[in-house]
Amino acid sequence: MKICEYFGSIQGEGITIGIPTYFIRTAGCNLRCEWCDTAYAWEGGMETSVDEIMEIVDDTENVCVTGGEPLLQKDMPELIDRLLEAGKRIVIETNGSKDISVIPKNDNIIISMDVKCPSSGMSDKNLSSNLRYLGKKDQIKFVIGNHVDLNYAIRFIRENPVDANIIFGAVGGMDLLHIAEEVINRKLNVRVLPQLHKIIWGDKGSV
Ligand SMILES: C[S@@+](CC[C@H](N)C(=O)[O-])C[C@H]1O[C@@H](n2cnc3c(N)ncnc32)[C@H](O)[C@@H]1O
Ligand SMILES: Nc1nc2[nH]cc(C(=O)O)c2c(=O)[nH]1
Ligand code: SF4
Ligand SMILES: [Mg+2]
Repeated sequence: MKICEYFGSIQGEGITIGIPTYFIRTAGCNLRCEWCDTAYAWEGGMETSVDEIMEIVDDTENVCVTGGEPLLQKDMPELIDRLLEAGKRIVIETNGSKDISVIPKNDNIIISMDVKCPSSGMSDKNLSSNLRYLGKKDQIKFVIGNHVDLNYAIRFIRENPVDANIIFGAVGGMDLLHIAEEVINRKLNVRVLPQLHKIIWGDKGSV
């Protein structure tokens, strides 16, 4: 498996925000979101075996497997199994364009799937068949860059009722005012969240 980086941090996104978490960032992505803050993970990476990864992962209970796009890695199911065996609670970040049915149903796995809004330039890659595999422990993240994205996200959740948690965030992770006001005014069952790691450390990699 191609690994970009490992690091310990605070979970900056989604329903586990604020929890000390160990990150495994895979390398390689099949999308090119206009606003991606992790372009350094799009290519390259170090070929690493699952055994080697398990040696490197520290004893933090919470692990976030991300990328790049982790579901591109053919031995991802094996890594997930090994992390579960090691008693880890896992968040898997995936871009929604790859079939998530390969991820085992397990109370210790949160599937964190993006639905890409138009400003990403990748909204035609959203795999609608994925929605059926998301349960109430999972989350769908919409990264919103403008009014078009906000209307897209609101229409999407109205047309596709799901049990999963819905997160609205901003491109850049910080400027939530307009999103928050729309969510309040429209009484949406949505969580409005920043990228906490950018508030703590600024917009840089490996945190
Ligand atoms: C770097 S991606 C890696 C996982 C997967 N490729 C995906 O897109 O979900 C992890 C998360 O960071 C978010 N993200 C990337 N760039 C961002 C930005 N500039 N502002 C806000 N969120 C961003 C993505 O939307 C995704 O939820
Ligand atoms: N602290 C921190 N939390 C995160 N949650 C999801 C991330 C990602 O890049 O997938 C991320 C990240 O890059 N850093
Ligand atoms: S899918 Fe994720 S890693 Fe890939 S370009 Fe988009 S935000 Fe970046
Ligand atoms: Mg990140």
